[in-house]
Amino acid sequence: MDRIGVVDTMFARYDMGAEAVDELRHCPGHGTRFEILRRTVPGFKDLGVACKKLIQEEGCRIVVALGMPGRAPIDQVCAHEASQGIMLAQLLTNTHILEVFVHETEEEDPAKLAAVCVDRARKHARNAYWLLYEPEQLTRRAGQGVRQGYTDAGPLLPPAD
Ligand SMILES: Cc1nc2c(=O)[nH]c(=O)nc-2n(C[C@H](O)[C@H](O)[C@H](O)CO)c1C
Repeated sequence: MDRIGVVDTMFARYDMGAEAVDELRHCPGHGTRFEILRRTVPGFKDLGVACKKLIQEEGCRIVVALGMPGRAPIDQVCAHEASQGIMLAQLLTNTHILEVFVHETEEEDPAKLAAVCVDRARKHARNAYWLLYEPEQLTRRAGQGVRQGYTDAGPLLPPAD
């Protein structure tokens, strides 16, 4: 059975890992075609190695990595470092790791930020499933201004008749 990884952090102020797991549970083939492995680490700079371990030691075919950069300038610097680590883990393992970061500075209202967390986590969990099993779902959306966390921006031009 294939394995899809979900890694999240204690630092985040919303349980994005649970949202990603629940979304994957509702994808066709959960429990028969694929199973979900979930890990939680202290913060987003620990995501890279956790994802690489899931891929190389547990055989995950794709991983969703969820984190939250805090408000302080140092948090934004660390977010860049964390992203570099995740990109390196992808290249070293030749395996997709979808980075799902929700920055605390994206919304002032906690309820609105929580909604961004849910939307972005679920949409990227679905993207991970599609990348593995239904890649045509992404191709058909190419250039359509698809967004996670907020409503789609849509294409620049209206569709040609
Ligand atoms: C400054 C800082 N900011 C964040 C953050 O905004 N979000 C986050 O998830 N983690 C942060 N951390 C902690 C690191 O990611 C990591 O957990 C520790 O350095 C231990 O490896 C640190 C150290």
